[in-house]
Amino acid sequence: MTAAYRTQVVGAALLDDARRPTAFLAAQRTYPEELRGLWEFPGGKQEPHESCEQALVRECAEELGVDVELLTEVPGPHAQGWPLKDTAAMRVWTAVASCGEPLPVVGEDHLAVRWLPLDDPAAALALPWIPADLPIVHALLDHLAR
Ligand SMILES: Nc1nc2c([nH]c(=O)n2[C@H]2C[C@H](O)[C@@H](COP(=O)(O)OP(=O)(O)OP(=O)(O)O)O2)c(=O)[nH]1
Repeated sequence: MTAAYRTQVVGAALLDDARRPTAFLAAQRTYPEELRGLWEFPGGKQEPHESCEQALVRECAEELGVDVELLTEVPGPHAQGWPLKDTAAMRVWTAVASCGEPLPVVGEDHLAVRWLPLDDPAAALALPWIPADLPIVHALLDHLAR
């Protein structure tokens, strides 16, 4: 089957706790220039040899230095997830650090990471997100409120 979106991106909504989450992690991009300073879900592009889930675990280890366990997908409107642009879509999973408290490190991909409290959706939504991510943040907050 041919994919509708040529580039499959995967993103993680890293939670502070699996059973009683109080916050999720957002990351501020360093590159490319047009996205610098905007906030996103840590993640990246799926490589040909891996599943989306494998790609996301790899990206979290590379970008944040955190081994993650994926929890549930935040389903988007398309089988490939959430459209980002004509050629790319992103699947998003909630996740937690595999061993205890996640202490993400800020690597080359990010200027900063920030825990966003789930009980203050307005503050989370007020960050300058990559515009395509805003519906995903809304859906995540709904997903976790259930
Ligand atoms: N990781 C991530 N990428 C996003 C989000 N929203 C969004 O539009 N994107 C876009 C930005 C990029 O064009 C693309 C993902 O590329 P990336 O640069 O994060 O992927 P990568 O780490 O595999 O990149 P690279 O090796 O090619 O530099 O998806 C998001 O929330 N997280």
